Amino acid sequence: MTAPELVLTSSEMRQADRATIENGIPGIELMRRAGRAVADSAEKLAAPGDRIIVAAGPGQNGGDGFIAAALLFDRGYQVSLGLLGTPDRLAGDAAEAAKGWYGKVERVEDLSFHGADLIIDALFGTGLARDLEGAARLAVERMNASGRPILAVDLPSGIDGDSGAVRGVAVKATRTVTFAVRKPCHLLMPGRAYCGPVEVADIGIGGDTLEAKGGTLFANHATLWTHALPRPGLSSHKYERGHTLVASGGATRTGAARLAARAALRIGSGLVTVASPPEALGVNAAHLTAIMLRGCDGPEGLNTMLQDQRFNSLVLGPALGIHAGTRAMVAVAVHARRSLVLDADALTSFEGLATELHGAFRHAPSVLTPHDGEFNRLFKGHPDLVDPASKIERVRRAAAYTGAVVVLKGADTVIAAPDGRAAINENGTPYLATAGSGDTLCGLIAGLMAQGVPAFEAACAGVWIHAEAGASFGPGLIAEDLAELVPGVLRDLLR
Ligand SMILES: NC(=O)C1=CN([C@@H]2O[C@H](COP(=O)(O)OP(=O)(O)OC[C@H]3O[C@@H](n4cnc5c(N)ncnc54)[C@H](OP(=O)(O)O)[C@@H]3O)[C@@H](O)[C@H]2O)[C@H](O)CC1
Ligand SMILES: [K+]
Repeated sequence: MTAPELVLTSSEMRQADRATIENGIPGIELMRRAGRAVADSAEKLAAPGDRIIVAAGPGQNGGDGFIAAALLFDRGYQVSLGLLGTPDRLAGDAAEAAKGWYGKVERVEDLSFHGADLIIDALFGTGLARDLEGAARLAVERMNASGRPILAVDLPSGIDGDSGAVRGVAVKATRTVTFAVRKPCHLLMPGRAYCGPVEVADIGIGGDTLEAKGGTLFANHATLWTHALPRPGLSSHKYERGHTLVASGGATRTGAARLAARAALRIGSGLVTVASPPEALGVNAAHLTAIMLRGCDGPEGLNTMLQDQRFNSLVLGPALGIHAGTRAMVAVAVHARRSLVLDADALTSFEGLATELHGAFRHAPSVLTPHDGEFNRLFKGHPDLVDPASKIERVRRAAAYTGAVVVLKGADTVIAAPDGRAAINENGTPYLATAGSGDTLCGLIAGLMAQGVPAFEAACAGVWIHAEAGASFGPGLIAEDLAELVPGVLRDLLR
């Protein structure tokens, strides 16, 4: 089976570099391999004899640029190189690499990018430390304005390696070649949109080293959770496949719960019941067939229902209303220690009251699925959770704080567990931004947990399957379609 794809932060990558060097591969050799990978990648974007301009920065990213420039010259390209800063500022491996470039070292300010068939952006990589200003900013602006293809070395200069944020201005790359593994900025927005296709070059940093220095952050692909997906055997009984309970809103707010319920059924929950306020029983009854229906009056009604241990997974939140009654239902669910997915109104009902959720979910598998607005409302007044620039850091901290797996939804949904594991999703589609889409996601996650899938794997699988279903439909997608597309996605996964 293919291993999950590790993603390493800048500091983890530095540690992996250092460990590799200590194990006997000199730093300059790593840089030569990196530079060769850049030259190989450049050849895919350039025709023989083309004019290639390398913009090199003052650190090791620039060093990679020097190596690539020398190799491409040897391979018959017309190569010019411009340096940001003066050659005497180059140090260590970058200074060594510069010695291998026998051409002129121009000032980056003096380069004219318009004449290039290809620009190689080797200004900054993982060492970017602050916003771009002055000559650095101007160089990036001129590269972008040239309209010429740009190959970014490691990452587009101006993008923060860990958060994917634009530090003032950033190179809009045609393609990016990175080393050993992808970094968070290759998956997180807006960084991802600046990279173009990302090529990962093997420069000889071992899998064990990467695992030892990273090991907790992943790209969210099937390799991360396919082992945990339920595969019913011939003798499986519906009662062994779990029973998901979805709480419905009042008479005019029932659709969200039914969307979640249908998704739970489609993902394989053996039984699904909608718990409906008495006044909404009629409207729910008119729309349900395979899904069961029970009257349930507020927190006390929920408490009574949960005396039945067969309800092993719950969805609370979609269209439930923002008020104390919803908070009380959450308290009942937490007390009952069932698998739990909280979304929408169940999260917003705790606006300004996040301290009530401190550690609340550590006793049972629980998943919170806020979008940015809900996340910020929920954790208002907790700058340690809301302020970090990196989305991964915010979600990890929220998971540690609450004891739940947290899914922060968006174009780059991040899923994090209280134990620090995190995954970045990248198969999303803008068509998923449609009414009821989030309700469907809750149902998928709860339906997986009903079948015994652990919370982190259920959340990661739910997010990926939801996105894959949406992408397979494309334009015109509405939430009702999503659950119906799940069987096709599952069929491919379980093949
Ligand atoms: N990952 C690997 O296995 C390998 C990676 N390599 C390459 O090395 C870079 C990282 O190199 P590093 O030297 O740590 O960092 P950078 O080259 O990205 O940048 C550091 C220099 O840039 C200056 N700096 C930082 N921010 C700014 C800014 N906003 N404006 C101007 N100058 C800036 C910084 O100067 P200071 O003043 O902050 O000290 C540094 O001079 C990695 O990305 C790979 O490309 C190796 O080749 C080996 C293998
Ligand atoms: K770069």
